[in-house]
Amino acid sequence: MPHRIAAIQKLTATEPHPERVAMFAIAGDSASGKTTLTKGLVEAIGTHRISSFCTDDYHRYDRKERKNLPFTPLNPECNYLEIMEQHLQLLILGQPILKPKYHHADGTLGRPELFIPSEIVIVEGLFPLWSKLSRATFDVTAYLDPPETVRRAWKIARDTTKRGYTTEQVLSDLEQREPESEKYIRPQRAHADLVISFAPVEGRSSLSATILLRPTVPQPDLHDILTPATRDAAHIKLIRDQDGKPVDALHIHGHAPEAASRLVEEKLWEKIGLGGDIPASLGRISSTERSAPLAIAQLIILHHMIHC
Ligand SMILES: Nc1ncnc2c1ncn2[C@@H]1O[C@H](COP(=O)(O)OP(=O)(O)OP(=O)(O)O)[C@@H](O)[C@H]1O
Ligand SMILES: O=C(CO)[C@H](O)[C@H](O)COP(=O)(O)O
Repeated sequence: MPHRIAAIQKLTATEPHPERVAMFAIAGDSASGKTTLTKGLVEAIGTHRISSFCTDDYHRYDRKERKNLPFTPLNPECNYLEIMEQHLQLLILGQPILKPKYHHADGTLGRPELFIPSEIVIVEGLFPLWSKLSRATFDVTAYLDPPETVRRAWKIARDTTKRGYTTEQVLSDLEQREPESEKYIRPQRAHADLVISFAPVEGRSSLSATILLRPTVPQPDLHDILTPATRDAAHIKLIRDQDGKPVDALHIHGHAPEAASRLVEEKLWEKIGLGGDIPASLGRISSTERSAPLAIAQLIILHHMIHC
């Protein structure tokens, strides 16, 4: 047996292509904004450099089958997480995977899809930071953490227009999911290098963003960006994290004058060093809505992706 393993290792020892895959996780509960954030990044840099997929593809059961089961998609038992872990290990080595496929539009499982990693891979979904093994495959990790009121509103609007649910069904689903969200999804927050929360500040309807820049990875140096000229758009302060440890919190105002937010975006884009203009996809929520705090959060992530 050992000689067979050695023979296989010799036969499969090819140079990985691309040479090094930078792996990023974007975790969070349903409708916390993971796909919106990821889509803007992929479009900004292009699929030749960034590829992404969603861990919802590892659902074990389709929507119809789930109706008769005692758990929700937020339960590990409802997902092939061991296969997800195997795939993450292959991707980090630059190897292709044949990934399952889940269709949100109608809740069905589709044909498997070939996924060939590009130089940067984003894995977004409910479970990327689920286990020690899955976490070990990522260079940088983020957790999206909007307040429940915001997430519920986003989920109702999205699921009733794009996933075929009624408002009553979404509300009942949210209630059923709560214990599993607490047990399996929210603990992943503790394992993220960046914790991003889009939320309104008191008395304002626009959404601001707060990004915890945890010292678990080198964070971008922002001292030349957060100057008096950008004070109305963003500032940083030291706060206490959930575990009581001090952490830098970057606050990006949703109600800032456009010129000040734009300056932060331009300075970050320059620091990233890709040249050209800031891609129009950054900050895009829909074909008619743009959010400067979202664009700035995406630029912070992009800085990690290009410089990790
Ligand atoms: N930063 C944002 N600002 C305003 N609205 C947002 C933002 N991010 C997402 N949304 C809204 O929330 C909805 C849900 O977001 P999205 O589909 O990205 O969540 P998700 O975390 O990928 O969800 P799921 O895990 O259920 O697929 C979107 O349709 C969009 O309208
Ligand atoms: O928690 C979710 C993450 O997107 C979804 O609700 C889950 O993937 C099941 O999908 P759907 O009911 O939309 O088909």
